Amino acid sequence: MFQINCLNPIAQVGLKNFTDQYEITSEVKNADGILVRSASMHEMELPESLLAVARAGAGVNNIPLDKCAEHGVVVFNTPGANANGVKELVIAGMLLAARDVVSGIEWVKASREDPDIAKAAEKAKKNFAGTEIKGKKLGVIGLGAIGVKVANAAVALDMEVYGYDPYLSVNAAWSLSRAVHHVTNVEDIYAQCDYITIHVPLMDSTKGMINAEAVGKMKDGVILLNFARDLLADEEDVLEGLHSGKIARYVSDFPNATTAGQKGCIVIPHLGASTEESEDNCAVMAVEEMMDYLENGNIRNSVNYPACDMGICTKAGRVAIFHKNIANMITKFTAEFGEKGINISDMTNKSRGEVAYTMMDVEEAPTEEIIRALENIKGVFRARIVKG
Ligand SMILES: NC(=O)C1=CN([C@@H]2O[C@H](COP(=O)(O)OP(=O)(O)OC[C@H]3O[C@@H](n4cnc5c(N)ncnc54)[C@H](O)[C@@H]3O)[C@@H](O)[C@H]2O)C=CC1
Ligand SMILES: O=C(O)CCC(=O)C(=O)O
Repeated sequence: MFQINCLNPIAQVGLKNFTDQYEITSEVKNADGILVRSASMHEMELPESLLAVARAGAGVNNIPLDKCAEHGVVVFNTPGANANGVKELVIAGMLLAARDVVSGIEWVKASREDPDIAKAAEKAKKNFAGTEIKGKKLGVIGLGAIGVKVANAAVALDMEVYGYDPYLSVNAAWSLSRAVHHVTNVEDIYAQCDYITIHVPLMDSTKGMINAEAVGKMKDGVILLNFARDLLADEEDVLEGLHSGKIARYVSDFPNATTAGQKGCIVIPHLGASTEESEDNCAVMAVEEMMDYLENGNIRNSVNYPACDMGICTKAGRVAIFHKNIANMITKFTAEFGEKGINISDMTNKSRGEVAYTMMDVEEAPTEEIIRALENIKGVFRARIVKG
């Protein structure tokens, strides 16, 4: 029986796919798998029992990826599963920033006792007027699952769209409208665009990328949208930009003490992926990934281990080994089985940066003794009996 702990509420449509081999537990202590959305795991003590973490979502900055890798804990995310939800809110964000819809709604609320509200509205509305997005230039930084959808939707709304992504995947390139202008220097986006939206993951290399220098290069009156992570922007610099008039509006999906309630900031309580559809898609994908890994050792959509698929094991046993990506490891693994006269019938070895993953199907059920021997090999983080 596998124990699964949910650190955040996960949609039932996903959880109900767990078979009777699984139990949802309220305790993290003996969990084999953790399902998580935005809860931070950085300060968490990982239980010895933990084999996998599945993030029902895209961003994994709330999970200690390297620490997990060193413990042989596979971390998954659900690429693209919530991208449409975010895309729709980004478009809404642009529209909210283009006209002063938020202040207009607040005015109506404040005037609700006025019996002549309809007449008063006709006078007041000039204060909330704005511009249309048609014909405006939108810069999309990061053309992954979300960025591509935002760019294509903006093209459909007659915006002139510029896209920047130095690591653009082939899939993304295929999905992107041909009307999107391909930009190879982000500064061209800063210099030309009326709206700039950022869709990159939060990493050391992207943290604070929207800073005073970047803002200084933007057009006067630019509208900045951040539905990726607040730390991608130095928000004190963004506030400076708002005060000086360089930035007309900052639309963010991440409330914090710096931006909440500030003039010019439209801050949404992290609702990008909070749709029934996105939550369902993420939960279904996260549960599938978790089950295939726990039952078969297969790795799909991991963010800290390589992809690996050996299907369902039809032999007596299957062993998975997490190790450093260094020379001679396979020789040492096969020697352990050879010494015990166990035949290896199938084997895969995949690497990703400094770590590697080896799976072996064997013709005798593997014992705890062999697992201990494998774990004693220098460079091995963990060995696991998947079947046996
Ligand atoms: N507001 C919300 O509820 C949500 C927010 N997010 C955030 O949005 C981010 C992006 O999500 P997805 O599009 O699904 O991820 P993705 O992984 O499909 O796309 C990210 C793209 O950013 C590109 N990239 C990386 N570094 C870059 C750089 N320095 N400059 C330009 N491009 C760069 C990558 O090549 C990739 O194409 C997530 O990492 C997460 O932080 C994601 C889902 C929901
Ligand atoms: O689970 C959520 O609501 C957060 C979604 C998100 O930020 C992500 O997928 O990166």
